Amino acid sequence: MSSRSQTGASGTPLLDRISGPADVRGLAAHELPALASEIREFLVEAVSRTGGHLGPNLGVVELTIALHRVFDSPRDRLLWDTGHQAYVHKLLTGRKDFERLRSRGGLSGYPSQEESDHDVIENSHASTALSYADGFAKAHQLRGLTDRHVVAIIGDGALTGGMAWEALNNISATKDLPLVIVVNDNGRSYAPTRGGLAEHLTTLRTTQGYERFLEWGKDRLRGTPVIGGPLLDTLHGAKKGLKDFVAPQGLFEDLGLKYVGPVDGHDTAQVESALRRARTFGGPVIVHCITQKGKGHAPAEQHELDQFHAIGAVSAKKKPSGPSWTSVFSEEMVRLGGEREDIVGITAAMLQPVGLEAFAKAYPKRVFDVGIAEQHAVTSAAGLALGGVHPVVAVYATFLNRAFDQVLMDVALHGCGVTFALDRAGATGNDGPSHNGMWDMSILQVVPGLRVAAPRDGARLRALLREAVEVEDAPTVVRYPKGAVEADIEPVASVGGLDVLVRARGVSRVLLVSVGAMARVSLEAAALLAERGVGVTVVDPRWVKPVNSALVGLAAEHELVATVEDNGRVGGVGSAITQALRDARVTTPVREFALTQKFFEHGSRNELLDEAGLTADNIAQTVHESLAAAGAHHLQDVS
Ligand SMILES: Cc1ncc(C[n+]2csc(CCOP(=O)(O)OP(=O)(O)O)c2C)c(N)n1
Ligand SMILES: CC(=O)[C@@H](O)[C@H](O)COP(=O)(O)O
Ligand SMILES: [Mg+2]
Repeated sequence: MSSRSQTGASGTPLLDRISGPADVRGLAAHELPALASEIREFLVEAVSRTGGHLGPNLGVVELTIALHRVFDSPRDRLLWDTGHQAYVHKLLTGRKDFERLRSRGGLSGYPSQEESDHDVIENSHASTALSYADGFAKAHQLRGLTDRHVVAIIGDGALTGGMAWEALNNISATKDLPLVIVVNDNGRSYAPTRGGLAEHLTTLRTTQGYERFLEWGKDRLRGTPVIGGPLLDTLHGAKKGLKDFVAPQGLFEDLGLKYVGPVDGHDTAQVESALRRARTFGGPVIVHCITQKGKGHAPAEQHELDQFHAIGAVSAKKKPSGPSWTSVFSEEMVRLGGEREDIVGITAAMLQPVGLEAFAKAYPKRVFDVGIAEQHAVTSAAGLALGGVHPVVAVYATFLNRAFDQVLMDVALHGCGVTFALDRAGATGNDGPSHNGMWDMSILQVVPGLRVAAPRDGARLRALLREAVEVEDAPTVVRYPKGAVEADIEPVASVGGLDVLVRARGVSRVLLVSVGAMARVSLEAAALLAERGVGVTVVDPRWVKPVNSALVGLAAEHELVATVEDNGRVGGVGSAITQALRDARVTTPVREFALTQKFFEHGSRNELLDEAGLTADNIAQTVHESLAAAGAHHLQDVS
């Protein structure tokens, strides 16, 4: 009997009948509540086992059913912003095997063009859907495909991202752009969404009570044309007036966007009716749906922190959860905050995931949650630094990509003392290609003055964070991976600021430069080479940018340099060391071990490291072969 995470069990008779959107449209309206509860039951069982974004998907069950009943995907394009809430969309478009969700060979946790032509946006970086939709709608117009609809579904959190407003600025300027924007407003990212926009959505949301009042009026006055008509008009006028009153200026309507709502996002019929109205407008229109993250699953609904935004796999829960990199950062920040009142924290709507929650509890006035707005976070940090405080900007490594120019021009050009704590750096794995933190040590190489530290364990994370916040005339970066932190690896010596982790027994032929959390793998590789009689000295530079000049001297004394890093190969630390040796006319060959420069299919962190050859066996074998090849070459030279 297949597990419940594959429908077919008797528990999901309606869902079993659905192999695509046409089947969803074929259901009678009275069957839809039962379908919704089957979907919820399926998601709770499946995602609780595999891990994933349970809360966001429980919040869009009725919304997704309605979307697939009103629009004809894939002819009409449904564009999911961030895409973590597309599990229901997958279920309704014929993908029901959630057995290996987010695992290698299983369904991606985000839309995937390879999985289905119902899917478009694969990257899980927020606030992009409206821009895609703008482009799609313009293309349809240019190609005369005016009978095709483009529907963007964007959350209230993603709406706090600057790109969304760049898109709205353009969309609202094109009155005949055939585009439906569904705002999935559950009032939160992880935590409640902050900022003026969120307040505005709240005022719009409060008219929902009046929406119900209007509905009440309609129901009770139906069939009494005289009273019904003028009274309904009065009610409608009251509601309209009220919306103008409670939602002064009607932000969306002021932008020239038609607005439908707010509607109850858990009432399929109401959402369908709103979408059908919106579909006829022929121009850009907002459908504002009020939903609840975690809807229908009490533990999620009641989960104070994030309503089960992202939950771990049940298997992960069984393992004793030792300290994580994030928890080490969190504790050290609280200590630092007590020692220095100039230190402040900045998060982009991820206070708890990046480990600033404890700091916020201790120093509530010294943490700023800017919403999903990394570009603003970075330049605001520059302002804070210029204003005399020391900001620590805590983001996932992959999301800093979005704020590269702000790091370069707003922070580094002005020599601002801003520290960036990059969590989830390196291969994350299960969260898909756009969540790997594999670009930071490449793109940051080109930022003049910026310094990068890569701690190998908790002790080094604490020490390097302290060193970083001492720097007041340049940006500093401390980057570390997801998950459990390595046990401390103490150096056996220090040479010119380099930690020597192991010295070669006898002649040291290879200098192995270990970067950050790759220390364990590097030491294992050195041990394997020692068994083959090859002497290896392993050093950890701690600060990997700028390249430590002591490395150049050491390299000159070795036959081969190997660099091992959890970052993309192009432009990483290995490249920088290779360039430094060339600049110093040191001819020792360098073998760079790093993540292949590609978009990795989702899988576990270890699967990605293995796929990239970042394993002790492969490093040892490749180094041994390189030595042999160099030796043979050397022999050729002298013969
Ligand atoms: C650029 C970027 N920053 C941060 C994140 C992390 N993140 C993923 S989902 C999410 C919250 C999204 O909130 P919302 O758009 O309201 O969707 P909901 O989860 O509420 O359905 C965040 C901050 C991201 N995916 N992209
Ligand atoms: C969708 C998104 O970007 C976040 O929810 C992310 O998936 C969280 O990643 P972690 O689970 O590693 O915190
Ligand atoms: Mg939300």
